[in-house]
Amino acid sequence: MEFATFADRAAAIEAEPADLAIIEHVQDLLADTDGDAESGEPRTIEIVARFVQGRVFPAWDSTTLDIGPSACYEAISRAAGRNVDTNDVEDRLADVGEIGEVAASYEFGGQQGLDAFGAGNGSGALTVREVYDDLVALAAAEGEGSEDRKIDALFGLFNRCSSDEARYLARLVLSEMRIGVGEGTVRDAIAAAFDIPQEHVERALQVSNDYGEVARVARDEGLDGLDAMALEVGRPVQAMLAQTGTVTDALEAWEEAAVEWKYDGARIQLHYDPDGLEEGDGTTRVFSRNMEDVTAALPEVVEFAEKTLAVPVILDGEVVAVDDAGDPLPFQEVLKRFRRKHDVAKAREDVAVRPVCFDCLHADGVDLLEEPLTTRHERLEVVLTGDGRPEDVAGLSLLWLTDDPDEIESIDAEALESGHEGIMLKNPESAYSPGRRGKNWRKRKPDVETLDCVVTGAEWGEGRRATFLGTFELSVRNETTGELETVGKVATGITDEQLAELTELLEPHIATEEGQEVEIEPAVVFEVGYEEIQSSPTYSSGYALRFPRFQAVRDDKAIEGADTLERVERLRS
Ligand SMILES: Nc1ncnc2c1ncn2[C@@H]1O[C@H](COP(=O)(O)OP(=O)(O)OP(=O)(O)O)[C@@H](O)[C@H]1O
Repeated sequence: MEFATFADRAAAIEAEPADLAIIEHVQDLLADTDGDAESGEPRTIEIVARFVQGRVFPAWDSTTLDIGPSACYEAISRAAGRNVDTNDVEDRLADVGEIGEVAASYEFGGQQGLDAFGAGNGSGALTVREVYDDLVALAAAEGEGSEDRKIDALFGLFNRCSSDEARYLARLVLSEMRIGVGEGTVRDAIAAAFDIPQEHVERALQVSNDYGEVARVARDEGLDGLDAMALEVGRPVQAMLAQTGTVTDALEAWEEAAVEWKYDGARIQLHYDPDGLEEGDGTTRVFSRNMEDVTAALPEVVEFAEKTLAVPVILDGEVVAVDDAGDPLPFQEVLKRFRRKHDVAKAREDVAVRPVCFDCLHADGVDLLEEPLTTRHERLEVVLTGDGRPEDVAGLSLLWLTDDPDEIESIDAEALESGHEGIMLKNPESAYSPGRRGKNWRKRKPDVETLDCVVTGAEWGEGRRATFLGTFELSVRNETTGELETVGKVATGITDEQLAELTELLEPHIATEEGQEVEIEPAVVFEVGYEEIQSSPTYSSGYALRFPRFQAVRDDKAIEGADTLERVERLRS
């Protein structure tokens, strides 16, 4: 296919406001590569399916052209002739605001001095394949003088472009295609062009992460070919994402919830094959949530994989920074390690990381995306532990199945106490949906409101906390009666250090003691967050705070400044 044809089609798509008509245009574009006489890899349809989305490489491939705007402006100015310099390109860009328009405003062609490396050597009409091949070569240029060679190659391409071709070449190079074609458009166009039910195209896209390959397989091998596409160990899959949600909603939606700790680190996808991966050397690749290859930055994850795993797998998880005792450090610490390219060994001495895996997408030749979460988690346990007990295994995120809000509350409290971010709630029956932010994974909604409550009671702790007060009873003011009414108890969100301080603060106000329980004279106000307010016969206010968390002591507030029952009622509605 000539690049001019592609540019014409792109212009028609850009001029089209209606989504359905855009899909039809893309459908025709893909169908018109049918019977393409050109040979070579990748096939033209693959290149076209990517170019139309403004991509040169498939989504799973972290290769980039590594061409900045100024290099592109220089290539354009050189191809535009002796009287044009980059200032002129930048001035026009400031006027029109879009590089495609600027590139299309010049006359190209006939410039001399083309380098041996670049499209300048071609003759006749520029083809889609030539553009692709040159961009691939350009992406591979590295080392001394590579920037100049990239500019030369790009100059060679622009020099062969008509105005319309230049418009889309410039946008392609700077990843600014913006003709209204999104991933859904290409998915629907593939389905329509080759008469394949959309969900089969969708599945093939999920496993391959490659619109080009899916378009080619749909055209050349049809439905059976698409259905046979599978995950490839070494090629990243898009990560499944979470929505915010409450425990109450989760338990209403599902019979039981799968509860996991929410680790405060960076998402990783771990690919491992003991016999070596096809792409590149070695057994292990680690990808970020954006499918960047971060293997070199995280040697601990590679060591973990090589020590623990025995069969080919794709695992989903989080990498967490840890201190010498293995306890989690804040998220900022992991960032010091995550994309680091230099001095990794030194950085590792400063901040250690460890992986925690919570999902298994593929194990030993079997794709698990469509299996329920509980099955995937069982496979995860087996690949990580062999026959060991899950509790003993480093790198495995535990999963609790429960329909009991109190149990969830104690898992949440334990997660926070262990230094993690909180909990994730997942639908135990749900499949793994790459790239989706659906309701099947929910992160507990952050507290939106806080209440200032009077502390009216407490319990002495147990074990190493026996000398501290914990589990504080909270009350609000009933303005009509002048009484304090209980609304809940808070034991979560308090560090050991704070427990000591709170004990010191409250001990002088202890009115009565019975066993571990103490009654406290109203004197201290706590600010607490909560997930929601429910009606409850347990407390005298008639309401209970669900998942209360300690935020702070409001030592600036007297009892009269604490919140009222009326406010609780208002917040509930
Ligand atoms: N057990 C777990 N299951 C799933 N994700 C977890 C788990 N523990 C930690 N995470 C992390 O939590 C993230 C989802 O939470 P959150 O939505 O807050 O992430 P984010 O990247 O900050 O924001 P967003 O996904 O909304 O852009 C996951 O992408 C993952 O990195």
